[in-house]
Amino acid sequence: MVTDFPGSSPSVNFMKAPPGNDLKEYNGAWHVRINDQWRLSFKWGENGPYDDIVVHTPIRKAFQMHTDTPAIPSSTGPWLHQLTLDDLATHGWSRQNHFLPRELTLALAAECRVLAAGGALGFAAVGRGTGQTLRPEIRGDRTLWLEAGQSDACDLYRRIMETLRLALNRAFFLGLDDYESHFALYAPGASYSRHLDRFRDDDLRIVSAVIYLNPDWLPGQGGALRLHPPGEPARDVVPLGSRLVLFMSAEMPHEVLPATRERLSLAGWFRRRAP
Ligand SMILES: O=C(O)CCC(=O)C(=O)O
Ligand SMILES: [Fe+2]
Repeated sequence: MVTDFPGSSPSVNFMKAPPGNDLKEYNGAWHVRINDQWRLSFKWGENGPYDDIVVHTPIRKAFQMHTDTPAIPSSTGPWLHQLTLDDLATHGWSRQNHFLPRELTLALAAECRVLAAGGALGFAAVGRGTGQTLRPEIRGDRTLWLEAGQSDACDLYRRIMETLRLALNRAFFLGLDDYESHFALYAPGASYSRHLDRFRDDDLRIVSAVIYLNPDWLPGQGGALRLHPPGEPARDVVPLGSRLVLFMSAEMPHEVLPATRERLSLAGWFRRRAP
């Protein structure tokens, strides 16, 4: 596993491996080799890469994880606690801290930031089909759907979510058939108004899963996920890095409150098979 992430700030060190990345620091910026033709140049601060980021595609190589064979999580390991499943069954939602290893959270956050800086994330629309519109006052995040093979970090995340899918099916016979997910970046002040994750014309989404990629979030910085469990008081969940929140997509109204700083997450949905 990666061990070179001292302290609470993300470190650029994970990009040292594999050696082909050829990570170098000069002229006040970091540089990695992407292939024979292109390099990626960026600055690195407390929260990861920033500023003057020149992204030449493909950027996949920059995000290869620091392991030859990323750990394959065991569904009986620390990845999912029985308590998390019990809470989901009893309350319709659950929260688990440290769901992702810290180094994976940092790698995913760095990837999300670089992709955003390169313009790969787009404003998310509200509505369905031809009725889709951009309404930043309702939904202000920028997103990018994940694809298989995008990076080692994303692939490991997808494998972890696959173990979660199997665990949910084993526990609740939900018939969950696949998982779709996207990076989401909320700029300071951006929010997502109260909504359900299930659409009137598409009831395939069964369980929503959000994982936060903000290693050092403080409650005073806002950005909570506010859940509105029916018949109960609202519950705020701070978007702290590596934390998993699960809830039943059709039954849990929720909203994202504005934050004073950038807020990163991976939002996803376990879906049943289309009839
Ligand atoms: O980021 C969150 O906390 C929730 C995001 C959300 O509700 C969504 O993308 O549908
Ligand atoms: Fe949602």
